[in-house]
Amino acid sequence: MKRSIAILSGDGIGPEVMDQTIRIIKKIEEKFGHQFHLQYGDVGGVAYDKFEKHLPEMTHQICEYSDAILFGSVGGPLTESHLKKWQDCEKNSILVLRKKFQFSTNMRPIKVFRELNAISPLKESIVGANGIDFIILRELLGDVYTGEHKTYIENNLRTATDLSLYNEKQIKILAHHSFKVAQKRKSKVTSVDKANALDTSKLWRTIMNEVSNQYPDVFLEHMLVDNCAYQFMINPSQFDVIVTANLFGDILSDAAAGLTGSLGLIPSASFNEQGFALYEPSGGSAPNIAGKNIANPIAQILSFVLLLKHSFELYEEAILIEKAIHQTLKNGFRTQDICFSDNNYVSSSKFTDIILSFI
Ligand SMILES: NC(=O)c1ccc[n+]([C@@H]2O[C@H](COP(=O)([O-])OP(=O)(O)OC[C@H]3O[C@@H](n4cnc5c(N)ncnc54)[C@H](O)[C@@H]3O)[C@@H](O)[C@H]2O)c1
Ligand SMILES: CC(C)[C@H](C(=O)O)[C@@H](O)C(=O)O
Ligand SMILES: [Mg+2]
Repeated sequence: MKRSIAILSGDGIGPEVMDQTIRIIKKIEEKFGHQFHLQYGDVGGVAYDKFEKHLPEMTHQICEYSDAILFGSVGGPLTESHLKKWQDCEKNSILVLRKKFQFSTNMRPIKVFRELNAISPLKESIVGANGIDFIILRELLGDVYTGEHKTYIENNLRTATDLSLYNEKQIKILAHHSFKVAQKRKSKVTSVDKANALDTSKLWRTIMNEVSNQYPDVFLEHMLVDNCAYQFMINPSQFDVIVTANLFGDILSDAAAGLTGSLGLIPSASFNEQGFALYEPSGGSAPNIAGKNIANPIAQILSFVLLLKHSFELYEEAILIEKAIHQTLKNGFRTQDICFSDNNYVSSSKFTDIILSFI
């Protein structure tokens, strides 16, 4: 069976880490006799500079005819002359893709690699014997991201509003997802909100409580978002599954990635209700390190691992890649972001060479 994957590398470090991931994909094809049909589409700054569009129709079609999407990252138009037009958020291709394919649930696994315990900014005594291993489930179609955005003049003052909106259906999808994921883990869900101030959060809490009645085997707790950020620093191993709204999830997932030592380690998966999914690193296009062959390819490679597991159910292949990454780290190889010494790291491509040697 030929499985097709839409490959949207984007811009910044996107194409660099995607190139390394494609080497891994080819190796898996060779080793297991699979054929993956890779269909390449321009997106983000690269597409904008060619077509003045962040998501050209052709790229959209490639996604529609694929079994899964592997996304790199997008940072915006590459050329200075186009930067002004970048102000319009609606044109951000990842937001458009999420809306078009109704990707409602985003999953970001936060795990400190045992080989990289020392690079966590937290002391060993805080990380604790249990380590850090939790999942953030972030709602992806509501909140201030998709409510009405407006910039206008009022009382002679430049003014802007972003409407935050949730309905019960959107929250129920996340609620069910979180309890089901928790059932396969440690059966604990922490629902994070700001119910002491926001109506959307009050509704979120009510729906979480209602849905929890269907999952008596899972423990549900509620936590305010400011406290959650604090708990990340003082007791991160208490978490199993965190479920939260769009904006809180965006911010908390970068903060949680920091616990592991680098955003370059954290993959993500976004699902719609039909099970179609987009896989991408949790971080962005990292313009500060782009073009230097130093970006950590792990987040992109692990995004492919999530694709193998969740879209293709190819577990043996996925586990082999995970083991190869562990082996590479165990042997002391590091990219710059996870390296203590300034000159003791290998390039992105060299790091992938080593991973490939263990597959
Ligand atoms: N899904 C996406 O495509 C996506 C996600 C987040 C941000 N962005 C965009 O990316 C651009 C840059 O945003 P930013 O700088 O705030 O966030 P960023 O995530 O791009 O970078 C934050 C920090 O993490 C580091 N980092 C990220 N990925 C890394 C990797 N693989 N290896 C090593 N270090 C890595 C960067 O060097 C930087 O120091 C913005 O235009 C933003 O909108 C896109
Ligand atoms: C690029 C940006 C719009 C996006 C978001 O806020 O969702 C990113 O930060 C992410 O975490 O996927
Ligand atoms: Mg983000």
